[in-house]
Formats: sequence, C-alpha cells, structure tokens
Amino acid sequence: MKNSRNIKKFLKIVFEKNKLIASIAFVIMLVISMLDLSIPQVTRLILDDAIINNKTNLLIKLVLLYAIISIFSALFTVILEYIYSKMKKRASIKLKIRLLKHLSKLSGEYYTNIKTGNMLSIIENDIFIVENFGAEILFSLIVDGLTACIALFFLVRMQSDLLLIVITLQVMLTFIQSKFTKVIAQKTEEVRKDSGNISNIVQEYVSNIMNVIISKSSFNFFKRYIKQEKGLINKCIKLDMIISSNISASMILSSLITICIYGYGGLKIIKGNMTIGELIAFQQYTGMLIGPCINIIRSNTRIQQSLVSINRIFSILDEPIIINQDNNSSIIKEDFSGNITFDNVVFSYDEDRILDNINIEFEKGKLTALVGTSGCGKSTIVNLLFRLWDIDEGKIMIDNIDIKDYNLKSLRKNISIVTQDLLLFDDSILNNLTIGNKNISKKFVKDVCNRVDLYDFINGLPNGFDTIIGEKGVKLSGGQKQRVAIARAIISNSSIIVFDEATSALDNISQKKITENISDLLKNKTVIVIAHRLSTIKNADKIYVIDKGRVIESGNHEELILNESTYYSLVNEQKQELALS
Ligand SMILES: Nc1ncnc2c1ncn2[C@@H]1O[C@H](COP(=O)(O)OP(=O)(O)OP(=O)(O)O)[C@@H](O)[C@H]1O
Repeated sequence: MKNSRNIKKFLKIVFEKNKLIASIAFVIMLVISMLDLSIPQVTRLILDDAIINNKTNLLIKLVLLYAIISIFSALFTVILEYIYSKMKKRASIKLKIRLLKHLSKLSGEYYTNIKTGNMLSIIENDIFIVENFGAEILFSLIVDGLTACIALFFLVRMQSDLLLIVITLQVMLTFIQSKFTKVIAQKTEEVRKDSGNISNIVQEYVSNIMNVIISKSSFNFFKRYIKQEKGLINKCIKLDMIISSNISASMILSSLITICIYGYGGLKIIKGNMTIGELIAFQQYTGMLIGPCINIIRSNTRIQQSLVSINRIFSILDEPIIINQDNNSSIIKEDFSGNITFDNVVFSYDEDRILDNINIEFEKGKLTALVGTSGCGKSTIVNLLFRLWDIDEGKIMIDNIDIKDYNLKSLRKNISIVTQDLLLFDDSILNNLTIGNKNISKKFVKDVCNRVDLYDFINGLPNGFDTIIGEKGVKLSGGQKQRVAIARAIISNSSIIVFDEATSALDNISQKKITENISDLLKNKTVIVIAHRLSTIKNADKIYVIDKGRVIESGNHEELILNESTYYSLVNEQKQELALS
C-alpha cells in the first residue's frame, strides 16, 4: 500500500511537465522494438530465399534492408538515450530541491533527531538510484512485454515442439531469477543502511576535523569507522556473490536453450522438417523472447532496489510540517514594532517540562536580559520565539498578535539571532555579512564593521571584503567570527535582535567597546541578551532571572542587587571567581 502510493507520487514528479517528451520516448521505443522484430524475418528470407535459390538481386536488396533497419534502430536508440537522460536529470534535480526545501520547513524536534549522514545519503545516493527508475523502466516493461508476445507468436507459428522445450527452460530461468531477486533486494537494503551509518561517522569526523585533532579522538573515530566498514565489506561481498551467481545461473540456462535449438533444430533440418533460415530466425526470436523476459525480471530487482530509495526519499517528503508556515489568513509584516509578550508559556521538548508558566515581556527600544544557570531554559525561550518549536500552553505575542498568526517567513525575517555556533559560509566576508543581499549599501556595511571593530582587520586582508573566509570561517579567530555575527545581525536590520552568548569569545574591554558603539543602531529595536557574564548585562533595562524553567526574579541590576536574592548571589559568585583568577 505504502509502496504503491510512494511510486505513484514519485512518477507524478517524474512526468510533471515531461508528458510530451515521455510520449515521444514511448513511441520511439515501440519503433525500435518493431524494427528489431523484423530482423529475423529478413534473415530467414536471406537464407531460405535469396541464398538457397541463388537470387543475387534479392540478396543485395535484403542485405541493404537489414543494414537500414540496423542503422535506424541504432539511431533511435541514441535519441531515446538523450531523452531519458534529460528526463532523469530533470526529475532528480526536482526531487533534490523539494527535499532541501521541505527540510527547511520542519520543526526543531526533527532537526534534533536528524542524522546528517543519513540525510546526505538520501539526498545523494538514493536520488541517484531512483534516477534510473521512472519513464525508462516503465516503458521498457511495456515494450519488453510486447516484444516477448510478438516473438512468441512467431515462434508458435514456426516450431511449436521446439518452442515447448524452450519454454520449459524459460520457466526454470524465470523461477531462479525471481528467487534471486528477492534476496538481492533484501541484501541491498542492508548495505544501504550500513552505508548511511558510515556516512554519519565520516561526516562527523570531516566536519569537526580540527576538534577531532585537538580532542585526540581520531583513534575512537577509526575504531568505530573500521568496525562499520568491515561489516559493510562482508555484506557487499555477499551481495556481489549473489548477483554474480544469479548472472551465471541465467547464462547456463540460456546456453542450454541455444544447445537445444541447435541440437533438436539441427535434427529437424536433417530430417527435412525445418530450413536453415527458419532455424536462425527461430534462434533470433528465442533471443527476443528470453531477453525481454530476463529484462522484466531484472527490472523487478531494480524496482525493488529503487523502492527502498523511493520510500527513504518520501520518509522525508512526507514528514509533516508541524510548524504551520502560512495559513491563508496569516499576517505578513515587513516591520514589527517589536513588543514581545510570553503569556503563561508552558513547553516541554519531550516529557520533562522545560518552561513552566513563563511570563516575560521584551519591549521595543529596550534591552532585556535573560540570566540563569546552565540548562534553565534561556535558549529555549529564543527557539520558541523563532517558532522552531510551538509551545504547549499559553501564548507568545508580538505587537499583541499571536506569533502563530504571522506568516512564518515574515516572522523570522524580523528576528535576528546571534548565537555562539554561528553559521559561516565558505564565501567572501561581504557575502557572509550581508547573506548575499545585494541591496544593502556598502557604506552601511563598512560603518557597522567599524563599530564592531572589524573594519581594520577586513581592510588588511588580501582582497578586503571579497576575501574568502574558508569553510565555517576557518580563517577567522573566535572573536572575529563573533564580530561578523554581530555585524550580520545589525546589517539585517531586523526589529528584534537576540544575542545568545554572542560575546563569549570577546574580552571585557572589546565587548564593552562594541556594545557602546552599536547602542545607537539598536535604539529602536527589541534587544534580548542571554549572557553568563553578568557584567555584560549590567545596563539592561530589565533582567529576568530564570531557574528550572520559571522566572524567579525580575528588575534592573540595581533593583535585583537590592533584592539580595538569586541574581545577587550569582553576581557575587562571579565576582569571587574573577578575584580568584
Ligand atoms: N532539542 C532539544 N531536545 C530535547 N531537550 C533539549 C533540547 N534543547 C535543549 N534541551 C534541554 O532543555 C533544557 C534547557 O535548555 P536551554 O538550551 O534552553 O538552556 P540554557 O539556559 O540556554 O542553557 P545554557 O546557558 O547552557 O545555554 C536543557 O535541560 C536541555 O537539555
């Protein structure tokens, strides 16, 4: 049920906007098949009419006809290949884009459990495998079936007793092939799964190579990697042996069929019950019966293998979009005023409650800080504001409208989050600052860079703003990366900016200088700061102290110090730590 549903959906993608070209391919395939089916008739005429009766003119005509049929058949095959290749590539690009787009619409819960290697294996390997599935295989099945039927018709008319022997062997061949097919499909799936696991490990290693070296964990990686690879080698060898045994068994049975035709047919010629022309034509038609039958059975193996990949592809495409992107009535806002309210918000990732009746307000033009011990739920508040997850109870509102009522794209466009593990592209520093947005004036970019103390550094680079910063910004220091991230958020001009541990790699003096320099650019924005270093949020308009998912204190620095409660203790703890160091 699931299989046929997924195949239907897949074929819809393949044939979408390709109907005309697919029809042309089908007609060409039919023509090729008819041309091939006429060859044995021409052969028989050459042997039994032209040669036996010494008709030179007829021989020349028939040989020419043979040549023309062969040339046209070859020509049409090339055209067909071109059409299939075009259709295949179009379909696979379409699928890849759909997958990548769908991925960006899924929820934080999905991203938390995602295995990158598996995902890459689906996007690359599975789509490559299903490329050959689709029009080509479907049309081949139809045309092969038709060819086999026509060949059978001629064979019955020519020698029915010889055909009986051929068919008996053919049935045996079909039976053996179908048994192999099942085992091959099962083993292929196992190999595919193991390959996905290996991709995960390699991906983890390559994308963290520096950290792997620093943490001296490459031995651990190789132990896991080699164990998996050894297991995969054994499975691949087994699969290859099954496939080659299958081919050998078919070859033996095919030879047996040829032996029977020449042996039994030869006897019939000796007894005068068959002509040489008929024997050769019979043998050619037998090939046209067996070939397509084997193709159909092999297609079944390919279909089974493709089916595994199709199901894996649709396991992502069918993943429901829990975070509703844009219902028809959703509000699109270019610019928020930016007053945010968390009203009795309750949230859990799994079973454990992470936020327990949270009530917080972030006001436009004000800097609001969230503080608290590690794991108390500060980043979760930001994740919920950005709707990576939806809340369980309560309401989050911006400008008095529930964030679920906003068009998601519009909501996210208005929020910039600067995190510790920022995303840097292997691109120019300018594109990293503007995220490729060409409408931003260079003057503004330069001004912001100046403010975050980045301008002199960029100017000193060999290609200035056009310098490529390497994968994950490998050519930048931790502090420079954070400056880029802060600059990027300001350049994006969102009405809400969140700094989540955004200055952790900067020293106190740099941090203070940057904060002062950018303060006028943040004047009309809603600024949220999450910081462990409490000295950085001393000037915040309001500070919320979170503990175990609850707000336990709020106020400005002076008020909270006077309270002599949790915030006061945290500040003192940090002061003592600083004094000790
Ligand atoms: N994607 C997730 N799936 C399940 N649990 C999560 C997920 N992200 C965070 N948590 C859990 O939620 C709790 C709050 O995490 P959160 O990141 O909000 O804390 P935090 O206050 O920002 O911590 P820190 O100051 O260390 O960054 C933690 O117990 C954490 O283990």
